[in-house]
Amino acid sequence: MAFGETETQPQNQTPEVVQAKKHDQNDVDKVSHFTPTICVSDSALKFTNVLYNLTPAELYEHALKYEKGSFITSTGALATQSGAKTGRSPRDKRVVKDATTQDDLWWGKGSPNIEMDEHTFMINRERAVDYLNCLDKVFVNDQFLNWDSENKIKVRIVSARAYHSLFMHNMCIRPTKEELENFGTPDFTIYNAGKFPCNRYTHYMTSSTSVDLHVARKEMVILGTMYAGEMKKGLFSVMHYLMPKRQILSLHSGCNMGKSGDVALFFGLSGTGKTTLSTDHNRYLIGDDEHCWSDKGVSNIEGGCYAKCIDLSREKEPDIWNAIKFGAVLENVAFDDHTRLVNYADKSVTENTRAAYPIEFIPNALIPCVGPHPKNVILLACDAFGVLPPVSKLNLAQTMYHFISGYTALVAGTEDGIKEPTATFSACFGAAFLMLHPTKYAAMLAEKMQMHGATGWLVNTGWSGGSYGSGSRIKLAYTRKIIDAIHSGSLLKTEYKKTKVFGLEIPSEVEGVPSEILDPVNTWSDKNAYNETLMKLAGLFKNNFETFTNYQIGEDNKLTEEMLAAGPHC
Ligand SMILES: Nc1ncnc2c1ncn2[C@@H]1O[C@H](COP(=O)(O)OP(=O)(O)O)[C@@H](O)[C@H]1O
Ligand SMILES: C=C(OP(=O)(O)O)C(=O)O
Ligand SMILES: [Ca+2]
Ligand SMILES: [Mn+2]
Repeated sequence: MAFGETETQPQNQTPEVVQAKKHDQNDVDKVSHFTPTICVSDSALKFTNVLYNLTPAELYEHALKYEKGSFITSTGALATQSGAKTGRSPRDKRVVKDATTQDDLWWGKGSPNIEMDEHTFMINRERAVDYLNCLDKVFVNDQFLNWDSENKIKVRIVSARAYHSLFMHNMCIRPTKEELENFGTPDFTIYNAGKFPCNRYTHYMTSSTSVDLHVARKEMVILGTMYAGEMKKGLFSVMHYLMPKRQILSLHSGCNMGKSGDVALFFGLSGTGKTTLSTDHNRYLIGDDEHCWSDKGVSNIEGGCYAKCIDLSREKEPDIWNAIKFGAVLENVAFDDHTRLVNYADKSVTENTRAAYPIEFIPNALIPCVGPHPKNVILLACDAFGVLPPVSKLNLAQTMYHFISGYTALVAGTEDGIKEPTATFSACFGAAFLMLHPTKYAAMLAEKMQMHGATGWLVNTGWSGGSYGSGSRIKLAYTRKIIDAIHSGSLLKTEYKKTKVFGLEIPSEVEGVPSEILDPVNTWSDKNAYNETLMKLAGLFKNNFETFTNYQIGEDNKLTEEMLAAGPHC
């Protein structure tokens, strides 16, 4: 049977999969296959060679043999190129608006869900499926999402490249042999046509890239991009729909647990430190990026981590460094032709170089990746304006205000000299992946934090001593000390003072961190510039929050009022 047949069979019926045979030198490409049957689209009649849940070793062989730009690095990782796209394409993401989604989903201003109709989805779907069926072989991964065994989601990923299959092997939860034999019908399927573009004459298409989600069909189609993160984050969007329906909160956060069972969540936009700070030698890693918070506690959605590797150093991030070994996928990095030593400082392909590795490559990963209810909720912002304190303690209303704001400010192009930092506000620290209105997730978070007595913190992993250009990024070692003091509870015991404008509670001391940096005003030589920058940022926060002032958070009007008052005053 070919892929993507629907009319003659129930949706998502499991194809007949013939398991891998014993190794035969002349038969490496034919380890498993689907049995062809009559179907509707004549192009789908073609017999396709399906490479089903191959192992890393087999995927390495396919990548090295057939995929240009694939190499083994000196530490054994598979270095590969994602092509023209080296990051996600949020403006090319579409969601089918139909009876299932029109009332439920977040549409309109600020929403990542750009609508598309069913017919257009089917055109793109057929385009992807036809392309995949025309290939000599396709890769199929059957895997799981969510370590919470009662809320596990079965996913199937159909892709054109060994790189994509290995990436998902690492990023999703890997089934055991028995689980695979009894896999049954997937709950969700991705058809990833990779480099094959959408047709620009198709309605709604604005470029050659299209990432299309159909909730009712439980399908996603990817055309015109080989950036692998698109699959990982596409499934995250799906979880942001499915989990809240079960009263489970989905979170764009890292998560780890101390030896005494204290769990911390790390929220933050890309590049703010979720992966770096959740990977902590003194604590158990639950996950670096996507979690669920249910009545039972937290669970990782994924089976692997996806670390940024720009300027990666063995000294500062030994666990991530050591995870980049045989089995890990290294995207878009540069390396020496002969020694195959990776140069992590090289940005020639992109600044967004990445490593994807199974979570058990981190020595203190907690398997299964589940933990009790969080004790600390840490909001990470990389403030390139340099005015937010390195750490502040938040009350519940402030936590909600900053969670909904989802602020960070990174510097756009670090190579071309000094540039203005640009503020980004992304609701729930991950608007790009939200399916429902941000206030739905915020209400769930407030309820859970209240019920379990979690403390909120705002940690600035960005600039100190001035904005980008005059100040410098807070040392990772200091941020780690701050995080240690949060985990240990010592930061609850120190004295606090309230800042002007943002009304943030800042501690007078943190062990291992110079006290003068705790109030950013001390670190700026030009106090007028500090005040101006502070007011400017406060204005940006107020402006952004206007969209949310008409919404209530949960049943409690009191919290909504407190939250509206919890922002900056200027
Ligand atoms: N003070 C700091 N705190 C956290 N990360 C820092 C700090 N200074 C520099 N960094 C760097 O910033 C990047 C954070 O990226 P990452 O942890 O991958 O973010 P995320 O997982 O949130 O996308 C890493 O490359 C890290 O080395
Ligand atoms: C993979 C991604 O996540 P992050 O940068 O948060 O690690 C992404 O946003 O594409
Ligand atoms: Ca990350
Ligand atoms: Mn992330």
